[in-house]
Amino acid sequence: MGNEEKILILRNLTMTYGNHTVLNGINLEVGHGEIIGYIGPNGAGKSTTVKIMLGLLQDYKGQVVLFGEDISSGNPAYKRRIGYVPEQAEVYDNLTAMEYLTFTGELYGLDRSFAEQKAKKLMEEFELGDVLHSRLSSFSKGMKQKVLIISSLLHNPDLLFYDEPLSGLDANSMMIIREMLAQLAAQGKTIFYSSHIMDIVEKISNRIVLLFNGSIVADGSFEELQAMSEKGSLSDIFNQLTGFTDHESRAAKFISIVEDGDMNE
Ligand SMILES: Nc1ncnc2c1ncn2[C@@H]1O[C@H](COP(=O)(O)OP(=O)(O)OP(=O)(O)O)[C@@H](O)[C@H]1O
Repeated sequence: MGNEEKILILRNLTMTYGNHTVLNGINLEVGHGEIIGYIGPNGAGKSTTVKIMLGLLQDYKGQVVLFGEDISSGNPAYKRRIGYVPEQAEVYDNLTAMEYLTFTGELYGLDRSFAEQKAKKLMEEFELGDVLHSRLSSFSKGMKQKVLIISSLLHNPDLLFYDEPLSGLDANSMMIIREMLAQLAAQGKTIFYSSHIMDIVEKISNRIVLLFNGSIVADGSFEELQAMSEKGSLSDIFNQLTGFTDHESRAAKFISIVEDGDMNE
């Protein structure tokens, strides 16, 4: 692999679906140990950016360099250094947790018995040791989410792409994952964390990147973002930078339509 000073570089990344330009010249450089909170309104293009970096979408313009190598070179080796938790997970419900984890472990190039041992230990750490051999169809949302998080880490990747990773997790489990991500970053792993839960992004990220109308409109630490807007929570900053100030009138209008022609009146 080439120069790895920067784990991830996007140069003028542009993506168009039909005549809809979703990403309009994204430039980003991310180094070792950074936790990037990648935020933006619904439909801003966050998942599109991640899918491009995972090699799932090819017809983008611009350059994507991961671990010092342009991903368009056709060498898939970089994928083994990536862990991914998708927003909408297609877990194979008919498989047991162990079958699913050894299957994904082998996809990442792990030896089967090594993957099994690691999966068992990690499941036990999540208090899921008793259901290791149960089908995923019997798992709750949070239990499935834990299996996905384990599957993203089995091969000890250097770069993690997490899309709403904490969805469905209880408060205790969230604290464990938050702490785990902080410790992984301290070891030099890079985490690209996309979520709509602003108070968690605020706490977890050491750098926040806000995508709006196809462009990066803010890029810095939480304190730096506070300095460029009126002080407040990340949620307040998000509203300011995306020009959103009318939530009360929008909610009132929504309710007036709901109540419109109410049969009980
Ligand atoms: N396969 C596709 N074909 C056409 N348009 C698409 C396709 N995938 C995504 N889009 C469009 O691209 C835009 C960005 O979608 P994307 O899923 O990247 O947004 P997002 O920021 O991840 O949104 P959310 O916060 O709602 O998850 C949206 O307008 C979406 O409709």
